Amino acid sequence: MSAPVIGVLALQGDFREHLSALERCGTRTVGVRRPSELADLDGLVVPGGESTTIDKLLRRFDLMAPLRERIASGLPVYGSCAGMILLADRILDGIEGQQTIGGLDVTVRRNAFGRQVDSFEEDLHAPALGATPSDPPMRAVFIRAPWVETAGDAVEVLATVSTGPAAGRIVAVRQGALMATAFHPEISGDARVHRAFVDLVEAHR
Ligand SMILES: NC(=O)CC[C@H](N)C(=O)O
Repeated sequence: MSAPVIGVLALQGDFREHLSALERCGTRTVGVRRPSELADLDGLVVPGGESTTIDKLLRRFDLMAPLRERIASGLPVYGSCAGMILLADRILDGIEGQQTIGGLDVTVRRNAFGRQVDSFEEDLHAPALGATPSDPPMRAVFIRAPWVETAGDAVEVLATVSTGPAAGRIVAVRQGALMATAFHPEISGDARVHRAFVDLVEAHR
């Protein structure tokens, strides 16, 4: 079978880094800005950036409704940081009127780690993301990151914060064909999260 085609929502945020990370995994990639560009995708990445801005642009470019339809019919989607917020069914600390694409049965808190810590790094063990205790831990970069405050029964927790005041907080999840991380693997250069997503895409083709 030919390599899967994975789109990256390219309205705002660090979509270029995701395109490069996916190309390094051997997939074909497309920057998605129009509804017609959703048609031939085997998977989609919603990048980090600003969830409030991406929400507005999704609605302005008539992408919100078609995206919800594709997700409902099983399109694999990976959301990182703002992308995690956009995949959540419910958000806390959103702005007035903020909408999400939804699909993941989670409540996500925006900017959850507090104002003092805009950005930090942490080593995670996440066997489902290819970081087992015998592998090198996964270096996770958090930038004004959300966390998953509560998750429904169908949601599999892939990683939690292990130390500090946020210890135990959920920062990576999967439910069916949807997966999300509060951190940015496209920045740390660790290919394991993108590989796990490509595997998920392959499993749904
Ligand atoms: N790095 C990020 O994607 C930050 C997310 C941002 N705080 C938001 O609410 O969208």
